[in-house]
Amino acid sequence: MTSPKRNKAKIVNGPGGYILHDVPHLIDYLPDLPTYPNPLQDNPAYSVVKQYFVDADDSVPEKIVVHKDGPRGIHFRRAGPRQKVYFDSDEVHACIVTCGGLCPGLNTVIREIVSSLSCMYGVNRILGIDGGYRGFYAKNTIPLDSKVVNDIHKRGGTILGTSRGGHDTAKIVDSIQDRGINQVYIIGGDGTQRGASVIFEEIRRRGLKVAVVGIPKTIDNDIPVIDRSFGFDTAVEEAQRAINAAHVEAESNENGIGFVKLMGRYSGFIAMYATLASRDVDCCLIPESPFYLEGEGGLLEFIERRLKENGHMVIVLAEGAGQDLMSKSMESNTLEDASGNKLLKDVGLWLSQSIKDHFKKNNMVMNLKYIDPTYMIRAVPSNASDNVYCTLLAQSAVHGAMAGYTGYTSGLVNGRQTYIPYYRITEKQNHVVITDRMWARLLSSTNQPSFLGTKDIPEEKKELPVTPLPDGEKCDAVVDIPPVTKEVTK
Ligand SMILES: Nc1ncnc2c1ncn2[C@@H]1O[C@H](COP(=O)(O)OP(=O)(O)O)[C@@H](O)[C@H]1O
Ligand SMILES: O=P(O)(O)OC[C@H]1O[C@](O)(COP(=O)(O)O)[C@@H](O)[C@@H]1O
Ligand SMILES: [Mg+2]
Repeated sequence: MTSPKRNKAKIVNGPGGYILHDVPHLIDYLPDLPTYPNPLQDNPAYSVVKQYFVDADDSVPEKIVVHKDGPRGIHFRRAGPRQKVYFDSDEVHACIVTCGGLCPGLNTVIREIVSSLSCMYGVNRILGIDGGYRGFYAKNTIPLDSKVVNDIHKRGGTILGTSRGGHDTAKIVDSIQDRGINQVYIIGGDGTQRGASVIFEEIRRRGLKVAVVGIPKTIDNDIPVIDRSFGFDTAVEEAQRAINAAHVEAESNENGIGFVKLMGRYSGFIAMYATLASRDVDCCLIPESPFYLEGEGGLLEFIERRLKENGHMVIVLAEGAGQDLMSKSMESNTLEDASGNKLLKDVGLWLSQSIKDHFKKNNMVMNLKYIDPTYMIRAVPSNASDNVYCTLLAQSAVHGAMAGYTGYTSGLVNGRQTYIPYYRITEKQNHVVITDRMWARLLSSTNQPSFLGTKDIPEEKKELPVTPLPDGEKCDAVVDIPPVTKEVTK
């Protein structure tokens, strides 16, 4: 199985340093396809909207903050309905699959793909694939229509089921071909989008008129390029409940520590935003920010100090934080899940035990309450803002497929819906950059030590000018963190 490569990338250069990272189109390899007028032009809701159709030359800049004399930079194709479509409504046979871990909003995305296809484009053949990629080559499929999906956005999880592993490109494309499917909507994280990319390549190799569309899903917000992933907002909101409980417990006990573990395998965004939102957190530990326990400037010294000052404290820990510390004290762990993701050791239990041991050894009173709400957080339905976001993502995905685009992920870039080529989504992960302003804001809100000596800051980062980091800039990691998902072998 190969990783998506940039070698077939469609890159268009324009004046003033303009670059378009374009997405493939069916006519790239099927040049004689017929076109049809977009049925939306006769839809009373849309026909009155001035300029409802997106201009073919519209694009969205990747970086919104630019320097006066800088080049125009990289852009993505703007999402939305096109005047011409490459599928007749009766011809469309779509399928939807959800893969990888759960995330709030999956059902909303499914609902809105079905609604967009049926209500906007008059499509009535839509199949749900049962239980992730391996469902393509299983017998069961789930027929979907507006009625079936009507209420599903009020439920957590995915009505289609999901799984890890089981990606067999040839078998999946055989199944797509055998069933006569010509639009494939694939909802999932970085692994899933890698899988979508190889499915697209195989479909192109076989010369099939099949649009392959990704919708990025990651509760950890670790997919690059996009502003944030759907469900992330809900996860941060839900995490507040655990942090509140931790705070109540901590305040009510002598030298109370409320300790909350949150998701975040390699990226600590949930922990960082939950901490910033709560303001009750005294210390936030994330995978990107190394820390140590013992000695001057260490975590244990900080805990003692904060307890002395306030009598209680709240610690938020992302599950991927401190893995290096644990491996020093436990035998190494090389286990992987079915998708090839490394299985982490439970740092929450280990760290809370280490804190307890430290206080016991020093005969100090301390009451630690450990809360692990991780699966509760991702099981909830999406909140209002994520519901709207999921709706726009799904609509954009459908408009793109109907317009003949393929091999892309639908994503929000600087507040606008775009079509992003797979290689941009899968080539790296989005991480919290600990030398960036957002982490500085967190440090100043918790007043925790950075645990970072100057020796920990990479040389190239030290040399960067201080000013040009724009507020809220997406974190294209400057601190290189080794790739974390492996090629999947069957
Ligand atoms: N490099 C890859 N090539 C093809 N399929 C992959 C690849 N990595 C992961 N997958 C498939 O994508 C699906 C989901 O991947 P996983 O890593 O579990 O979740 P996520 O998509 O959330 O990252 C699984 O079915 C897995 O087999
Ligand atoms: O236990 P599971 O189902 O494998 O999933 C747990 C993992 O999935 C994650 O949520 C990441 O998945 P996504 O970012 O793709 O949503 C991790 O934070 C977590 O460790
Ligand atoms: Mg993943």
